[in-house]
Amino acid sequence: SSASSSTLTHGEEASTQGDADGVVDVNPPRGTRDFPPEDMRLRTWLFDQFREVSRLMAFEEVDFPVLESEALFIRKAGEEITQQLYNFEDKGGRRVVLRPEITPSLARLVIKQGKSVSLPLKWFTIGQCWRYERMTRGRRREHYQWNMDIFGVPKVRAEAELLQAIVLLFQRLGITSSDVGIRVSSRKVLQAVLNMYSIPEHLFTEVCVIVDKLGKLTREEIEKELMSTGLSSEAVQGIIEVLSLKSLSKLEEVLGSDVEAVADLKKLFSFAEQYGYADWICFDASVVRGLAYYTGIVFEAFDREGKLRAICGGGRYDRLLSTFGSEDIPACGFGFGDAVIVELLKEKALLPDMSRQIDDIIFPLDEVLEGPASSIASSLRKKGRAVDLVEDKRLKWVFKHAERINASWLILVGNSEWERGMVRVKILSTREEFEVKADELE
Ligand SMILES: Nc1ccc(Br)nc1
Repeated sequence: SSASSSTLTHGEEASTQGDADGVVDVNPPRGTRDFPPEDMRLRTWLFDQFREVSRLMAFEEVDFPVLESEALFIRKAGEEITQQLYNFEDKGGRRVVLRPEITPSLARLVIKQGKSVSLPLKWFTIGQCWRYERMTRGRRREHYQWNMDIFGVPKVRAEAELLQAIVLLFQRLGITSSDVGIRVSSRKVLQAVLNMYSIPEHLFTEVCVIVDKLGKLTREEIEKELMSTGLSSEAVQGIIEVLSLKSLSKLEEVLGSDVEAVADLKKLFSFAEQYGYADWICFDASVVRGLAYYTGIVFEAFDREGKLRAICGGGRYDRLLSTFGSEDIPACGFGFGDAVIVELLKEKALLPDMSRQIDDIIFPLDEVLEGPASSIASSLRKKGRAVDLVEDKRLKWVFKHAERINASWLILVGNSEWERGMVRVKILSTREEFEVKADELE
């Protein structure tokens, strides 16, 4: 645990300024992770899947600073995300944050690009996001999120595209609709209910943030929080009753067919049939998501065994830009974290083989052959082969190393062979061994 400082490996003295007893804490800051090679190979594999799905969906990659102005995240709806800002004042007296999410940065760039971007635009990014949470809960303070966002498409086509991206990703990882489902609803359901009880518009966002805790808080706690906003007991019961609906036809009975929420959802579920991912999604009125700025369809993916937190989530946010003082542009998107998905892959024994893979190991058998070994390594690398040049090791170690990194060839440069311009090549998979002219290796 990072609470206790660990001694350096191999008993070496701490090389940097250590604490009182001279030992530096070699753990990363609380709530953060290192990615040693094997973990980094898994992360790179996952991010490559994110990138490949983004390519298939014809999205363009964008990127932003992890550091953003605090002003981008000051919202009054009491969301957890804005109450855990990793915020500070920089040396210039500016209020800044390590971003807790990516959507506001996307919105900022769209505003900055102004008329120079043609709509619709479809952008994706994979970026680290932060939260400062009291470590009492021992949760992580950083994770990486894949974000896919579409600006300029007011109809549910955008949500249908985003849902296909999510399903494609799961399918690429070997996850099926028996493992994972995607709950879909719309904030317009809640909007319709608040209208039924003539609840003032300004309470909408606050009520959304409260009912997002359905499933995390008890019904009584939710009722108490809703009452504290001034809602009548009748309105509270009405909200909870409608948000417990899991059938679109029941919702239509309660709200009527002419309500926008019903029309949007019926259209989306019809699209789902055409895309071929209908068995992945289900209507669940309790889905509101915890971000204040959602205005329409919202969705979240969950593991059907119910062991994990939401795998990803997103929704429509048609009025975010005007909160930054700009003209609104209809938008929707999702965030997909790098942690829960890996827990799910472990649960389903779907983690890919992450062992190293190198093409060749080159080993000069004598110090005087280090030069020739260099030119062989160089010419193979120029031909695109991954080459590990090894020296100052016993041959026994070299064979073990070749196995460890799954090398295809072991190329031994020895004096007697080199005098004839030859090297010895051992094919590690078949144990066959050949003498090969050094300049014919490839
Ligand atoms: N928003 C956010 C940031 C960092 C982590 Br870990 N989880 C959620």
